[in-house]
Amino acid sequence: MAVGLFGGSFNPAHDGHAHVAETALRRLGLDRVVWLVSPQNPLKDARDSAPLAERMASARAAAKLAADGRAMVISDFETRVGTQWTIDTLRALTARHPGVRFVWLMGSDNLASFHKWRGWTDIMRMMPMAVIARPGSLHHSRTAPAAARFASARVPTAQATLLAGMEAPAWTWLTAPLNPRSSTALRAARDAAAHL
Ligand SMILES: Nc1ncnc2c1ncn2[C@@H]1O[C@H](COP(=O)(O)OP(=O)(O)OP(=O)(O)O)[C@@H](O)[C@H]1O
Ligand SMILES: O=C(O)c1ccc[n+]([C@@H]2O[C@H](COP(=O)([O-])O)[C@@H](O)[C@H]2O)c1
Repeated sequence: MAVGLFGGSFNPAHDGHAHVAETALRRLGLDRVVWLVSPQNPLKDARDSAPLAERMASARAAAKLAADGRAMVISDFETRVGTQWTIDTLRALTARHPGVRFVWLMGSDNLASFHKWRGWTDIMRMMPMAVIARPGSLHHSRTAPAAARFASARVPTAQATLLAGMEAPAWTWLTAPLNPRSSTALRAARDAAAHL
């Protein structure tokens, strides 16, 4: 079984997330995409975060926007096992599910700052990764330290269906079509509406 791991704050979730999950499911030939709703992104300000239950509900609603909603699983795994750093989460998941072929999924904005994540080179060596293009971050992600450091492990997009079966490090780009949605913009619109 091949499973995409899609970590996020989902504060709130939106159709951009459904786009990422659906694109990865289809282009990588995955059986499931697990939306790992983060207790708290360690690099973000906790004061901006809605409660986990609210973000889980939001992720459930957004996952229904994906064409194959039945392949989407919304999970509070990190809260249940008490992990916050992705490296710890992936160690816990791979230890519990040795037979599953996992792929880490993220938008290209996160590739641009991936070298700031705890144990990022170990994450690259732990499981294959797919980066889904996001407007506003295309240049920065292509020139990112992580892209340069693992340039030789890059798999051509045309071979994306093979990625889940590959030994890490292995990563690929999933490009087009772009989805411009962001949680920051949705929170700003909601706050503006509240002050009308
Ligand atoms: N429109 C999008 N296109 C591609 N990737 C996206 C898009 N929106 C979110 N992502 C990716 O989804 C994952 C979870 O993102 P997150 O929940 O932080 O949403 P966000 O819109 O980036 O939130 P915020 O604006 O609060 O930072 C990240 O890997 C992010 O790169
Ligand atoms: O482990 C880290 O150092 C780390 C740093 C920043 C983000 N992450 C993870 O990246 C995923 C996307 O985060 P976000 O806030 O951009 O949705 C989510 O699973 C976070 O826990 C992880």
